[in-house]
Amino acid sequence: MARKARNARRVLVVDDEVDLAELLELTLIKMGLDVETAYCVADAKALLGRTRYDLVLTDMRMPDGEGLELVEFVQAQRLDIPVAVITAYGSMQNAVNALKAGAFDYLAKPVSLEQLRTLVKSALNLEESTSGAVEALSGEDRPLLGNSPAIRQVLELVEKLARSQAPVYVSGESGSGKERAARLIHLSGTRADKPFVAVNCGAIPENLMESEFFGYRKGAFTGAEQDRDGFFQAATGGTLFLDEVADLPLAMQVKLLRVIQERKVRKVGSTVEEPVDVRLICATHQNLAKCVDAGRFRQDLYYRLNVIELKMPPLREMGDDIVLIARHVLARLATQNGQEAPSFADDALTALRRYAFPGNVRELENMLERALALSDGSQITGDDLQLSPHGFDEEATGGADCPLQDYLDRVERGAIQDALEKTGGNRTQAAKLLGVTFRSLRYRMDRLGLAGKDRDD
Ligand SMILES: Nc1ncnc2c1ncn2[C@@H]1O[C@H](COP(=O)(O)OP(=O)(O)OP(=O)(O)O)[C@@H](O)[C@H]1O
Repeated sequence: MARKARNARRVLVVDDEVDLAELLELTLIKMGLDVETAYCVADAKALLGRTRYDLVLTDMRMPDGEGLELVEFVQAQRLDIPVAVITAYGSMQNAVNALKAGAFDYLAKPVSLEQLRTLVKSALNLEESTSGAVEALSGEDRPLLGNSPAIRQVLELVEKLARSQAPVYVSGESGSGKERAARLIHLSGTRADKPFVAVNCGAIPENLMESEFFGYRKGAFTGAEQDRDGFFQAATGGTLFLDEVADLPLAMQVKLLRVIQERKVRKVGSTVEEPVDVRLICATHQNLAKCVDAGRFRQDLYYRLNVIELKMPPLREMGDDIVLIARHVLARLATQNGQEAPSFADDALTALRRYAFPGNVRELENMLERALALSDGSQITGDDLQLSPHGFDEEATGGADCPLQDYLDRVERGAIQDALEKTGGNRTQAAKLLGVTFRSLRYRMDRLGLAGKDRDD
């Protein structure tokens, strides 16, 4: 076909407004791309069924339906083509809906040709940069360790998120790997070779916030001796990670909302706005929806930032990953100290599995650093871990955050893991040890997310 001969990438433009369709076509052709145009949803679907495209660019409102239908069609048919939608000015609702449905990105009317070119380049870059990227970042290099169903689910969503430009809200307890997840989305996507800028919103004094975020012009205030870029400029082309976003003061929330809507920032002391091309990922260990209810976080901003939520599981729900991560961290710490990694004594492994880890992986890391210092160098014992009794008792049994079922699950999980450890992973023998039938053990393992450990039964 013509596309193969010329080796050009092929874009499908879907728009019933002939003038806009032409403008898009011309811009794309100038970029060296092959372009086909459909003027309604039905024609677009027919073309998608016949030809392989590298990108679909669709208007939202068409005579016979919505551009959103095409986003859904491409998803349902698993066509694996990025779809970008063009929304009416001020219609953020449509943009958010499209992103939630799996659109790659959106452009607001009037379409800025500069933004169009950035979007197209980024979408066409997608194939090379993301296929299997999360898997490729394996072993030591993968920022999120673990094989449990909980972490597998996270990795699957990360892979999907890496293929879109949608804002992501990463939720989860303190120390559960929210920043690591944000980095992984960045590293697996089209922006990987551009900066990842992480900002702790709670650590910036309120009076400096605007200039830190947006930069300033020389003379904007006393001490502003030269122009300076802010976080948004520093993250150009890349990702801006706003950690502890719930700590942003309300006045700053309004400014951030404007930047998201307009995709432009203005430096303090400047009269001109500059376009920004930054993907936003934010996180907080607080419950952001509750902050909205309490009037501390603007609902409209929450809605823009929380287009897609990635929930990080607490370590206590990651089953055998606790031991896997512990071994990995211990090996790293030992290498840093220039020593051989000690092993874990049985009582240490049992304790690690039963502990609730309110501080998640960060707590595990701190605990192991201390244990390494206390240990005899060859083995880490349960005593070396110095686990707080609160991690087993009060937190495990009491309080609305940890209901009885969680506690019972943890005890059950610990007992099963111990039995499997003792029997070298043999489920038939482990069931005998536990005094339950094989079927009952299998059911319990499935329920607790411990499946996939069968070795020899
Ligand atoms: N799945 C994981 N595999 C390996 N290391 C992890 C994992 N999850 C978290 N960590 C480690 O735990 C520590 C805390 O991770 P991170 O800073 O991403 O957590 P966070 O949820 O952003 O914390 P906070 O809420 O305090 O900002 C880091 O040192 C990170 O290396």
